[in-house]
Amino acid sequence: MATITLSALRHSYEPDPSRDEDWALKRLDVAWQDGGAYALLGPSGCGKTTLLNIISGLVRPTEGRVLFDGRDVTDRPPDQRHIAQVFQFPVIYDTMTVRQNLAFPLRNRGVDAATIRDRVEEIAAMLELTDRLDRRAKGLTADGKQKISLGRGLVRDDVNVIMFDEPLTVIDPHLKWQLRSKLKELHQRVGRTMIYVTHDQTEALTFADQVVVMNMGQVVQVGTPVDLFERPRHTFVGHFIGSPGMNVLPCEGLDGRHALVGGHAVAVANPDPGAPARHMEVGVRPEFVAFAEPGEAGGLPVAVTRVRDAGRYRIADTRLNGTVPITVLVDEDTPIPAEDARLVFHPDHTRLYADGWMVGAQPGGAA
Ligand SMILES: Nc1ncnc2c1ncn2[C@@H]1O[C@H](COP(=O)(O)OP(=O)(O)OP(=O)(O)O)[C@@H](O)[C@H]1O
Repeated sequence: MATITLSALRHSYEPDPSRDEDWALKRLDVAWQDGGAYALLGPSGCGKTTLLNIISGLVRPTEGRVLFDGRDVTDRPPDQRHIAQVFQFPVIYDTMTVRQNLAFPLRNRGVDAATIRDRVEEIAAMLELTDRLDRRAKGLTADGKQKISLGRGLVRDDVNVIMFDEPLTVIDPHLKWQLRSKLKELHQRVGRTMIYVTHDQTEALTFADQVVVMNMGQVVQVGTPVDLFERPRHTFVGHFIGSPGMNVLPCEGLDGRHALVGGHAVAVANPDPGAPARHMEVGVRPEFVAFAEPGEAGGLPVAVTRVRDAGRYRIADTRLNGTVPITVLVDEDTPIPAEDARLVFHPDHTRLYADGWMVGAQPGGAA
């Protein structure tokens, strides 16, 4: 196990990067603690694989250093970094039994037969593979094969980090949640440093204690699932995490502690505009928007355009001034006004964003 530090990292696939967009990975500084569960989350092309390959040693960063427990491994090849990887497609030996597959990494390292037997049986029990140990791996379903890939990382005791690259891609949807919970449980049992790469927020938020959200080569926030939900540092995080995502509303200016949205004053938790910004917005999650009670003063007048049933709650789509969409989450028992609807925002969860960044937050920093 190891603490992984990425220091002043930047990477470009261009021979002579000069423009901002030449960098597949923009400047990154993070320290991942020994034994932590981390996720790299972001849309396709945001740089997740590039970052994973830099950690595993397949790609050498254009700038910066990779440190394992303070030791500089930037110039070390993958086989000297002691990393176990679980890819989208299970990497196993089909003709071997499950037992032989799990034993393989230990046999390669010259571990004695009794230790191999004990270790393989221990890991098989954790993965619920004991009853299949002497079957050929070929006959297993995709989730069984993926467990073998994972088990081959877990049997080794020289592994610094286990990295998962979209590991549930080929798993049947109804088995995904089972394997997802299994991974979380395994992390808690073995306490290894694990990094999980995905574009799926549910997978990232279920697995990780800390999620690194990336967009266009940049880390936009590092935080716990609660941080990302309650204090999105960038409008991208607000959009990308949550279902439906955060409302991002154009802001015309400030009036004391209030932001002006569609000509109406809205209380925000962070009214200081800081440095002058080209583009101001107000962000509020649908969970923190409500319809004003009939006698309640104020609120933004809206028209309700659609109501969708989402099980335990409903999602109401509304429009302010006929143009600005605002989504509201409404409990099953709360009435939705048919006319004269007005919206009130929870002031502690309504924030000002300047050029995409939450006012008062440093770009990319930990929450
Ligand atoms: N070998 C390469 N040569 C040139 N450009 C590359 C190479 N690999 C990736 N890129 C570019 O770097 C950027 C980041 O790609 P990367 O594969 O790291 O993203 P990703 O988030 O893993 O995407 P996906 O989820 O689709 O795999 C993209 O613009 C991509 O086109």
